[in-house]
Amino acid sequence: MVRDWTAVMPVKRLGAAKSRLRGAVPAARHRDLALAMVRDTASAVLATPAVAELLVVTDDPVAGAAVTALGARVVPDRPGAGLNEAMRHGADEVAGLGRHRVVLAGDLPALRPGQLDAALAAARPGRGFVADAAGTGTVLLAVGPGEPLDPRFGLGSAVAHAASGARPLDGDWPGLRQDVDTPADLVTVLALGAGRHTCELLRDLGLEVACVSAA
Ligand SMILES: Nc1nc2c(ncn2[C@@H]2O[C@H](COP(=O)(O)OP(=O)(O)OP(=O)(O)O)[C@@H](O)[C@H]2O)c(=O)[nH]1
Ligand SMILES: C=C(OP(=O)(O)O)C(=O)O
Repeated sequence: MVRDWTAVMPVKRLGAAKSRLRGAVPAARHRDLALAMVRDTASAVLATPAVAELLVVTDDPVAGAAVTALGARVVPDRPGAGLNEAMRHGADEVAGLGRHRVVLAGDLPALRPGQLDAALAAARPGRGFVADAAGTGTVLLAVGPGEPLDPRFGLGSAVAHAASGARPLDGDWPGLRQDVDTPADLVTVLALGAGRHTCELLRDLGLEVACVSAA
């Protein structure tokens, strides 16, 4: 297996992150939950055989320190103009390496390395995306070396990415597709199984959840 992908993951400041998820856990643990999901997503990405490097775009010092400890590199959230700009910035930062690049959300606590590896294999050649479990959003956008990322994340992004010429990637990747935006998404993750950090936090709150290892 050749490690010829660079992954880019944007992470919002934890205090502002996951606003639609508020109420799923007690308010005092909301940040911890957002951070646990970031850690689990980063761990799974770093354990993916095809991934050579993970770049995290964030201004959050706690999230930055956590992913650095896992082996990721951190750059500031520039130009500070939202998700797509943060993704573009991260992708531009690593463009010179000449590798394939993938940007993905930091709220995928059920992500398994094998699923990401399979999606990356399906993504080449060219520009492709993986729709979220609902089919309307996007969890991942991948491009070949030198290709513009042209990210169109946001409401209805699956249609927007397809309309921009990106190829929808088909595959049975439930952990990859399951982003956690709402309390209902978190309930789905209880059944799918979460990575260690999210799992420990949810168990600490008395919830029954399967724990899956990142490897
Ligand atoms: N660096 C950076 N990351 C962002 C920004 N907006 C969203 N993200 C990240 O992008 C990924 C997907 O974003 P969303 O699902 O919309 O997350 P969110 O904005 O925290 O959630 P809501 O507040 O519920 O909209 C998550 O990893 C977020 O942390 C941003 O402006 N800058
Ligand atoms: C950013 C997206 O959506 P959400 O905020 O719902 O994860 C998206 O799916 O492009």
